[in-house]
Amino acid sequence: MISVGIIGASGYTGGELLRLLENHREVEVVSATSRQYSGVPVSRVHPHLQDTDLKFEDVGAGEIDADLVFTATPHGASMKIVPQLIERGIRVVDLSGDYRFDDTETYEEWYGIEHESPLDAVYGLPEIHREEIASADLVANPGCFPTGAILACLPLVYEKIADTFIIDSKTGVSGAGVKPTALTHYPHCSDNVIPYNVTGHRHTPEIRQELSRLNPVRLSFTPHLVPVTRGILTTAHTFLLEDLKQGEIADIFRGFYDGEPFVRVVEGIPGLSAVRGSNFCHIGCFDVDDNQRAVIVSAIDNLVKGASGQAIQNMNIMFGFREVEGLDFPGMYP
Ligand SMILES: NC(=O)C1=CN([C@@H]2O[C@H](COP(=O)(O)OP(=O)(O)OC[C@H]3O[C@@H](n4cnc5c(N)ncnc54)[C@H](OP(=O)(O)O)[C@@H]3O)[C@@H](O)[C@H]2O)C=CC1
Ligand SMILES: CC(=O)N[C@@H](CCC(=O)OP(=O)(O)O)C(=O)O
Repeated sequence: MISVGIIGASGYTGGELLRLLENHREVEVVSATSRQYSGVPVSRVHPHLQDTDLKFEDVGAGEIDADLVFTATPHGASMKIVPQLIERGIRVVDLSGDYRFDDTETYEEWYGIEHESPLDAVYGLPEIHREEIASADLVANPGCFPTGAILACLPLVYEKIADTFIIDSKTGVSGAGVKPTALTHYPHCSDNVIPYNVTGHRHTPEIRQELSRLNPVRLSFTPHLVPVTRGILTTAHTFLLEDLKQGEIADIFRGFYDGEPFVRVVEGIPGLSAVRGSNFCHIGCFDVDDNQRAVIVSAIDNLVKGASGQAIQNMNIMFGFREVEGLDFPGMYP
């Protein structure tokens, strides 16, 4: 049994960590922080969590005693919190973008802020970095779009069958966090599909970094906001470097992800509702046209495999628990 703290527990990914950890047999949540709800019962802010006695507390990184802390805080905030935890010997899974990049320059260029505390971290996509995650003190949990996009393209890159991708993703509104904005205001985003940051989204270099670990990859990434609460559906297009049929591509994906506990190669086209609430990534389609354009589709829940579920998967790997502990249940279709 380990003790766990959650900094930023009043937000959406913090709430999802609390929900998922209720069924984790190796973890006790000892601290859930919030500055605005200090002293308020967790169940008041997260109404689905009625069986916890936890109250939010406004404590900083210097006061939390735990074996591991999840920092479910915005980018820019995590870099002020994580170093103190690491100095105190507490292992950390950070859900923000602050520690995802190999080099500080790329972070500063795409996030537009100075990084005041770079640290060594392991990029927390278990399908690529499982061994390094196991011994890491700081795991940088991947972004939600990068999780779906990287998993949709990775087998083709590793098998040297493709090196250029056009990636088009549709995201649910919970990806924007608990605070409403003009983009996420109901009259604006309901009955609507809204492309945003069409060539400049900060997840572009993150996807490129991880897909280019073996061979350099060129890509374009465009997110769209759609009126659903949870989920990211990614459609990745590529012109294959080899003449392959749909069934052959599907076999490559099945072989590549064989044994992966949370990736499923599915018949037909994946849908958001099949993964909702779960840590699964469904991948499918694999259609190829006369020009050797292949289309791969992936579906994840942005708050689970795209954030808190993957963070728990990483914690399980770090502490030698069963990788699926607390996460081995299917989605909520329909
Ligand atoms: N939503 C998603 O689908 C995904 C989110 N992420 C990333 O995970 C992180 C959390 O996201 P999400 O839960 O959506 O965000 P939210 O905005 O919903 O929640 C973040 C919480 O962090 C707390 N917080 C904000 N600033 C600070 C600070 N300076 N110090 C301490 N606590 C702070 C706030 O609580 P309070 O004000 O009460 O203290 C807030 O409720 C972000 O970095 C986000 O980019 C990653 C993948 C997917
Ligand atoms: C709908 C919506 O706004 N989505 C967010 C997803 C960001 C996210 O959650 O990822 P990071 O941890 O990298 O910030 C966005 O596009 O910025």
